[in-house]
Amino acid sequence: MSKRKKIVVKIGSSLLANSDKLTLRYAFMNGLMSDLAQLQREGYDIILTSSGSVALGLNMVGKRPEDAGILDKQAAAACGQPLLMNAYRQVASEHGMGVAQMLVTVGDMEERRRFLNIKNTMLRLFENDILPIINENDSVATHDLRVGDNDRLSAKVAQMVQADLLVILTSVEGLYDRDPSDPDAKFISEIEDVSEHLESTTGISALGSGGMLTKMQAANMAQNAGVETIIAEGIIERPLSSVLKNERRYTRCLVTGETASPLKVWLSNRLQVAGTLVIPNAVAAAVAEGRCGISRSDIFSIQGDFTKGDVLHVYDEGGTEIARGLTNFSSEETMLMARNLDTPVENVIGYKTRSDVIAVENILVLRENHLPLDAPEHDPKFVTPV
Ligand SMILES: Nc1ncnc2c1ncn2[C@@H]1O[C@H](COP(=O)(O)OP(=O)(O)O)[C@@H](O)[C@H]1O
Ligand SMILES: N[C@@H](CCC(=O)OP(=O)(O)O)C(=O)O
Repeated sequence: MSKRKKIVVKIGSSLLANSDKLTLRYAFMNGLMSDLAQLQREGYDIILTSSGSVALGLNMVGKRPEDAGILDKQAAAACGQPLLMNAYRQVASEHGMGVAQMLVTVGDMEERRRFLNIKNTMLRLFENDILPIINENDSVATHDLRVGDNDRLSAKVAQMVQADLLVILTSVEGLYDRDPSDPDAKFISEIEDVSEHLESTTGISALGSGGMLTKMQAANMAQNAGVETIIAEGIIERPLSSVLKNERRYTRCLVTGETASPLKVWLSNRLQVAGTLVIPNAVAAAVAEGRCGISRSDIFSIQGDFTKGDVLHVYDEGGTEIARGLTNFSSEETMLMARNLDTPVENVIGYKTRSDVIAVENILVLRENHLPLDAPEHDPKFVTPV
């Protein structure tokens, strides 16, 4: 793999579109492309995760940001994405740089083969000094299958290419201890544990979708992948190199702890839940220490329709997510096996196989600094098996 430094840069909607007219902020795009082209010449491989398709497409569907519903936004994204890419292509070519578009959904990032394919495409683009510009494919992604914000999407991209740095450029200088519209808000220049800052991150700009909350979640995902995150203001002159050269203030989210293997990082940063298992606290403690996998007799309840090879989220009885792992069985098979503990597995499911539902080597124990998903809701289809 190339020794060039890899940087993933995320650009928020408010940097690319005027909030009143919903038209392109050409000066920002020009400053950005000039800076990236120079950094590319200096030896950086850069990936851009760019928002802006919805904001730039709203005029075409006759809507304002505050009254657009999800279908309006999906239609606006379909209109705005070609406008956005056309602008990037023209401006980048003025600075001698080629660009490529990659539109992805959460399913693309979380299905292992598609994930690896996206990564290989990006690495091939780097070989030709082409700037990959990524956005979520908003007009095809359904509510359940959306990342929903480009902050977390950019963290997934950073994890995918094992980036050296993730830089999130936005409308404020970085994280404050409360909404920066409060005159007493204090700037925070360095963070280790993002969970300490979740309470202070409500409020979004007129065009933004996730606010600081999804930036904190993204920083946490990047931390788990061993990637440092910088949150900085998207200024017009040298928006990225001024950060890399430490010329202005920003918020730095440090990497703490050891980085897991790429497969385990991929497991830890999933947003899509195929299914969940709830296990007794005693077993959960053993799983958390890496002492065992999960067998059919360990299951309190099963939720979701999953198939062999899907990633399951494992909760203890108190609703704390303790681990994730690849299941050896479908939800129907797991249910049958758990309901018929006295019958050999092969007689229950009709073929001979190992009986671990999740093998110990396919389990990722979630570290304390991981931001968990919410506890699963009760699913009437799959209840306690015994
Ligand atoms: N604690 C905080 N620190 C910094 N910004 C905050 C905080 N809480 C809320 N915000 C708001 O988050 C906004 C940035 O998020 P967002 O609007 O989603 O931007 P983007 O479009 O760049 O993703 C800022 O406009 C800011 O007002
Ligand atoms: N995919 C959407 C962007 C969603 C999003 O994360 O927006 P933002 O919070 O402005 O970065 C778009 O292109 O408009």
